[in-house]
Amino acid sequence: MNLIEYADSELMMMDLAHIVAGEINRKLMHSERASLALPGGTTPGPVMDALSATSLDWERVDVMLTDERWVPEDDPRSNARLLRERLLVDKAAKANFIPFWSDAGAPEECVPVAADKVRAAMPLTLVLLGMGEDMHTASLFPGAENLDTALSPNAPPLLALHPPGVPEARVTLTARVINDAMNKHLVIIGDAKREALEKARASGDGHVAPVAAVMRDLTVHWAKE
Ligand SMILES: O=C(O)[C@H](O)[C@@H](O)[C@H](O)[C@H](O)COP(=O)(O)O
Repeated sequence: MNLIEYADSELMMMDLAHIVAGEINRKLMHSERASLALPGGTTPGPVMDALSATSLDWERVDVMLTDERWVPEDDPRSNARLLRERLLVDKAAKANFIPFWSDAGAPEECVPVAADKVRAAMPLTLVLLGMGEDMHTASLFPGAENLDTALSPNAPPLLALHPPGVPEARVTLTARVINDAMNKHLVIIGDAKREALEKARASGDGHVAPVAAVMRDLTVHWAKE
């Protein structure tokens, strides 16, 4: 794991967003057919804003989420909504979005169709991850009923989970897909997440600290606040 600290008072969140967007842009531009996975939540918005304005041949870029909340795309909690509002605009509007959510049924019924599209996009060119203070990443949550499957080396590309204490069902890239990516980055903000990251690194056990399962060759971007 490579840790980059943006703790300097001059390097604020926007600088981190532009630096990470620049790194993503550099990795995507050198791939004939590129594929990118971005997280949901509150952290990646500024990175998406910066990335949406970068000049890339976006038509040859497959874009997906690292995980989705199983809610309609007009729901404020939808990660697809976040992506459509913050990334798939401006120059990046031409990207090929691979949605996970579908109104065709339960997540378990819909996952196989999206999983085939993820499989076709592998190995992903770059995965950008977020992390919770409970050391979850994507929707690989501690205590989730089929976390073992999601962490196993022969996991399917995509899996539905019902994590305890999470308001909706989730669909997530599995650890195998994330670790198969050519580039892995994590963006976290604040001291509490920095402590959680160090706790995960010390643990090394993905079943207790799921982010530990994807730490090999991971570049972490940490801003103090
Ligand atoms: O759907 C999600 O919520 C994300 O994909 C999830 O893995 C997120 O990255 C972390 O929960 C951190 O979220 P924040 O950036 O909001 O702290």
